[in-house]
Amino acid sequence: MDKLTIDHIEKKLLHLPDWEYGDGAIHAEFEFENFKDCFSAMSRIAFECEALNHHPNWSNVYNVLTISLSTHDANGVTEKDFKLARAIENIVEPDE
Ligand SMILES: C[C@H](O)[C@H](O)[C@H]1CNC2=NC(N)=NC(=O)C2=N1
Repeated sequence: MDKLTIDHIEKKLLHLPDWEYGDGAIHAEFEFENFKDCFSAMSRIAFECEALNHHPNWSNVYNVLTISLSTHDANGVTEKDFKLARAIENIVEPDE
């Protein structure tokens, strides 16, 4: 899949206000009530990653989940990252 240009990425990010571009990836940080809610969201995201065969770089500290998405094969950001970012938004912020 083709790597997107920075202009294209910034345009697509207008629809994903929790996300920003930097260092060849898109990044977001989500805060939950507690560890249980955070880890529950991570489990749901993990199933989505398997379904899409696309996987995040992420870390968790108690109730905070930090996610970076890039496509290793393309050495940058592709449509696959946006597809996963939208799926993550639907899990984490279902009403928005
Ligand atoms: C073999 C398999 O399709 C690849 O390794 C997939 C798996 N998950 C992946 N995830 C991400 N973020 N980037 C990839 O290039 C990628 N490649």
